Amino acid sequence: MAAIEIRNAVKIYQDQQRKRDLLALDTVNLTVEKNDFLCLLGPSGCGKSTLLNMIAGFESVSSGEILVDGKPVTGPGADRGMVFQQPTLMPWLTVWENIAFHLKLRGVHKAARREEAQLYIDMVGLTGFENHYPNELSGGMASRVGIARALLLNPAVILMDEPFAALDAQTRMDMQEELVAIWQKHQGTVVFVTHSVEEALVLGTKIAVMSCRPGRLGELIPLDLPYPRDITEAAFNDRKRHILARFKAEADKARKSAAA
Ligand SMILES: Nc1ncnc2c1ncn2[C@@H]1O[C@H](COP(=O)(O)OP(=O)(O)OP(=O)(O)O)[C@@H](O)[C@H]1O
Repeated sequence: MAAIEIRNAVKIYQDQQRKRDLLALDTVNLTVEKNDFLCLLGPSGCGKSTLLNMIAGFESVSSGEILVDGKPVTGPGADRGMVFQQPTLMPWLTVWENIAFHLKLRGVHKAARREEAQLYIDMVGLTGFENHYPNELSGGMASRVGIARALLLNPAVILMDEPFAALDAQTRMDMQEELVAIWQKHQGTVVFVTHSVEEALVLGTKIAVMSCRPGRLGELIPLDLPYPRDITEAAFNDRKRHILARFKAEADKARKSAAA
């Protein structure tokens, strides 16, 4: 059974300001297989976050349906973990307490929470920072806390909305490499939103290129390059040329429709 199935999903927002409906996603069909690392790539405003939020259950579909592990999505659930661009950590809690916060909500005792958190702290490379507070962390470290917090719930599906967009170039590359290593170790299905062609190529087993608004899904491109990916390799650059051409066509359309 597929991890995620999106069938004829349409999203219409009510644009309160302009008193009209806005068709954000138009008849999206997509199957994400178990253990896929799918990158959703598309120009700004094409509906990537909307699609991710619908899978997460934060947004409803206007029509169509989304199934996760064969069950229709009716709201958020522990089978789906979300990682945002800003990890929104609780400033009064330490790294380990932030990571294990959901366990506290479930009534798990402190010693057990601490032990469980350590597994994920080690996995994301935060060993030694367990008792730091969020204001003592760099952007990359805060991002790791967000990832560890999502992994701790052991969700079947991890949804990531541009989690590295605010990081500097070197930290971003380090985080990409670590994320692939974590995913390979941890297993599970990842849907990762980005508007960086290179990021999608470094990370994904598949790339879905979205068209400009109303968002539609174009080609689903499988990537069979071995990890860790070498961005200077000829095969990498062949794929990059192909995806850039598709992406640029969509971004040009998006700019024209925004200017119209
Ligand atoms: N709550 C909302 N109400 C009304 N319109 C919305 C709402 N959320 C998003 N939109 C509109 O839906 C479209 C898709 O937005 P979305 O944020 O999903 O795009 P995106 O591809 O993730 O963009 P970006 O890459 O810039 O984050 C945009 O035109 C946006 O203005």
